[in-house]
Amino acid sequence: MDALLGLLASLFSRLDLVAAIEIIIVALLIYGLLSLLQGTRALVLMRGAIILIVSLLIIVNIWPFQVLRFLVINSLPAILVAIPVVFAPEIRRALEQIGHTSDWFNRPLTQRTEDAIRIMISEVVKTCYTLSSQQWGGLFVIERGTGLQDVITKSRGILVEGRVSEQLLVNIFVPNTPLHDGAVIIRGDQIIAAAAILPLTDNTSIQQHYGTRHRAALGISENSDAVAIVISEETGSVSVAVSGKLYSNLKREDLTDMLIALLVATRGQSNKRRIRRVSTSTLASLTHFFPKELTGKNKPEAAPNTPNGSQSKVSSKTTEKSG
Ligand SMILES: Nc1ncnc2c1ncn2[C@@H]1O[C@H](COP(=O)(O)OP(=O)(O)OP(=O)(O)O)[C@@H](O)[C@H]1O
Repeated sequence: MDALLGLLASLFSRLDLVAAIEIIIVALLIYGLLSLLQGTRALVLMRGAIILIVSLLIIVNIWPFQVLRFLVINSLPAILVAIPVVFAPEIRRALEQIGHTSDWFNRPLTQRTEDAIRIMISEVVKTCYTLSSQQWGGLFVIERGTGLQDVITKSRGILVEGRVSEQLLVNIFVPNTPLHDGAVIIRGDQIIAAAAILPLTDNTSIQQHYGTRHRAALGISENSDAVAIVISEETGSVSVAVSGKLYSNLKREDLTDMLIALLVATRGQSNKRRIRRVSTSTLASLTHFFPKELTGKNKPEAAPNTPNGSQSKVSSKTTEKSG
């Protein structure tokens, strides 16, 4: 005990202003990193890696396992090299968050732009349920902070450049027409491209019955801060993928509320707090918009309270855990 107190006293005696500032910076960096990783697969991976490394370090310090000790000590630098590879999507998203590449969603929200976004949301929502009633598949990606030009260019998507309207969107997804395969990309209130091929998620924990359309929606939401909306050809269900999570079987009102929360409400905040994408904590505070989460952290099956105090209906089907 005395030794511990002595150690603490010597530590505090060495604490000057520079060290205090450094401690605050390091704490902020760790806090920022954990906030970015919150609710993502990377956090689970990081937790697993920390548990493994700490357990091994404890074992080699307690018992005289020479070979194991050699392996553990020498593999630590290799882990540092592996971090950028394992966490590539998260690092990319963090850097994009700092860079904020898109113009449209970075501008302060004027009344005119807000009205335009609300009209775009209303047209997209109408389209989703028209496609759903016909059981025509559809995939929309709404760009936010991260520019999606490289996705369009790489996949040779067809440039459209037309104002978002239900008629135009439905027309694109009429089965067996030239543009119906792939995704429509929306920037602001404009359709900028159709038939874009998106990166597929490599998340192996999503339900087996989800095919490439849903995997593509998840993929783009993992690689950017875009919001992807999928209409299933098989079931007519409408789902949203955002920040690597898929929310399925959305009703019309849920979808509208969710899109307003993601595209309008957070921009309102961004004027004050310079937040340009929905952070995981914001998503958590919006759980009443998200009836059924299929990937990511398992949500309790109990219906969460809605803002007006009533209970929102939660599908009784099981939710699927991420790895
Ligand atoms: N990488 C991709 N990017 C964009 N769209 C894609 C991609 N891969 C597949 N698609 C679209 O998904 C369609 C195939 O859907 P598939 O049946 O595999 O998916 P699903 O998730 O089961 O959806 P559904 O419930 O509509 O059948 C393709 O015809 C194409 O339009």
